[in-house]
Amino acid sequence: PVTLFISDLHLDGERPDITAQFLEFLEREARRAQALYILGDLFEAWIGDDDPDPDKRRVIEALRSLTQAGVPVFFIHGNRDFLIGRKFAAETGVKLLADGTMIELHGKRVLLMHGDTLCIDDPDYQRLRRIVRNPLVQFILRCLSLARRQQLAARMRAGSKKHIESMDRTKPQIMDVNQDAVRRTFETEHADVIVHGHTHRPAVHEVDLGDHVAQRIVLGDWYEQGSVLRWTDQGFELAGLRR
Ligand SMILES: O=C(CCCCNC(=O)Nc1ccc(S(=O)(=O)N2CCN(c3cc(Cl)cc(C(F)(F)F)c3)CC2)cc1)NO
Ligand SMILES: [Mn+2]
Repeated sequence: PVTLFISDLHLDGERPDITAQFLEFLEREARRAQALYILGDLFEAWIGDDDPDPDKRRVIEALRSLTQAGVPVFFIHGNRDFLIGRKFAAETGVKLLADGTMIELHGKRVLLMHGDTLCIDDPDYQRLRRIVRNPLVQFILRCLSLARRQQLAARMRAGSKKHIESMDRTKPQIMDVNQDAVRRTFETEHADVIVHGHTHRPAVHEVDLGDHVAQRIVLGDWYEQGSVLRWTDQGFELAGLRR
């Protein structure tokens, strides 16, 4: 039996081929899995569970069909789809997990995160995150009309594009995790493995903690092709999915 992990699909109406690839993944490989974990940024944008966007509706239908077929699906919020809420969970049967959820997998303590909280070298982003994760701010936003939220989303997406483009190209590491934050997380959580996405730099990193070596697995984005972490009792593999 295999447990599957994906993240950073950034599903968007502008890239229908990736949505098609994801729907096929749900129909085929995911149907045979023991569980599917989606570690954030499933969608490029999410302005409320009441969004009638037909692409989002199709994805919701496909997720519900998978959970109804008996495959448990878990979701951790990303920095894009952090407004996914109870209605989405009810409509899809997907279970929402907190960022930093520990699971036991084949005898290992595996910590699941989106990964943006490890990027502490980007103060602007951490400030934005504190604001939009504030329940009061989210409540106020939810009171706005859908049209108003769509307007805000367009502005925020433009803003974050500028933010990323303004990133000094000579300091790409700012868009990556901070190694001290990674070590501190391993130690405080006593994790054997951390699995996260967000940085779009798929890899398996050995992290030397002094008395033992831990592993940090970074999931790949789905911009060019799908990417999935497959974990069985024989071990794990991080693989690309052919188009
Ligand atoms: O990698 C890095 C940095 C990575 C880039 C970080 N940027 C990034 O994620 N941007 C971003 C994320 C989501 C969207 S959105 O379209 O889905 N949508 C916009 C409006 N949203 C909102 C919610 C709330 Cl509660 C409150 C407001 C308010 F009031 F502020 F307007 C707006 C809901 C979400 C648009 C852009 N660092 O390391
Ligand atoms: Mn992300």
